[in-house]
Amino acid sequence: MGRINATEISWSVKGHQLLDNIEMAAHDGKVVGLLGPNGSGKSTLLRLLAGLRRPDTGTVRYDDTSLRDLSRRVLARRLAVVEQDVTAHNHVSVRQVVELGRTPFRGRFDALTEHDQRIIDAALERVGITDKQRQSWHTLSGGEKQRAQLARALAQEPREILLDEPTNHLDIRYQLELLELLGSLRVTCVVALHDLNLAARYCHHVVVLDHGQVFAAGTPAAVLTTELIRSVYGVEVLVDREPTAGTLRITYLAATAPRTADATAVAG
Ligand SMILES: Nc1ncnc2c1ncn2[C@@H]1O[C@H](COP(=O)(O)OP(=O)(O)OP(=O)(O)O)[C@@H](O)[C@H]1O
Repeated sequence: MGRINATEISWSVKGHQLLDNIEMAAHDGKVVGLLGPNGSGKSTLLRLLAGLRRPDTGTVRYDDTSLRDLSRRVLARRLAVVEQDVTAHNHVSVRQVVELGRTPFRGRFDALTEHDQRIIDAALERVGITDKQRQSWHTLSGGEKQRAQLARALAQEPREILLDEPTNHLDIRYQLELLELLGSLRVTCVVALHDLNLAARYCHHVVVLDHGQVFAAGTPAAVLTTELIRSVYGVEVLVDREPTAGTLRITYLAATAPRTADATAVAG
């Protein structure tokens, strides 16, 4: 179970500051939810955490090592990334996509070992697509592709996983299963989510971004208040507890005001 630490992260493009002095941490196999309206900077922050962009200022650390000192291959042996846009894989089977998860552990021309195959079998099984593994990637539904991407991530046997809206194509059952799975993995997860009820129920900790800044961070119960949701999302809500399980419940009542975030959005 790894530890991700981001300190004083700022990033701008074409003179527009998209992330401003971000501080966040994820550790001990906990699920950290990255929340915030469209354009608030969630995907941008995930890309910086993944080392796909270099921050202008600040440092991302995995355990005690700065991302700058980790080669791509060494990072790929511990960090899995599940991106929002499902990657196009042409002329390959679902299993071959999941096999990609073993790439960081293999020499360029090495065949998959029995150990690799067992890990791939387990990953396919875990996301419920074993029966689809021989199918061509492009024939999968959106949700099946998303689950296959998660299987690829699991095949990496990561210590940390970054996921960008992993539930957006999933039906309700798979949304719940995916978040339950993340919580059970003993892998530190940072997951960008739009559904505040899923965040309330499954995240140990949430970080709310607004206009590229951390607006609030803490437990879902401490952060997801009517006041915060009104000021960040411009939505009037009722927050209470579901009577049987006692989980935090957010009922959306009405949009109150147009979001001002759009005014700061940067084209292109
Ligand atoms: N390379 C770039 N050039 C210009 N603007 C960018 C670039 N990357 C991101 N942006 C802008 O930065 C802002 C944050 O984008 P980002 O995708 O991180 O938001 P998000 O919180 O993930 O949004 P969503 O919920 O819609 O997925 C947006 O306004 C976006 O248009």
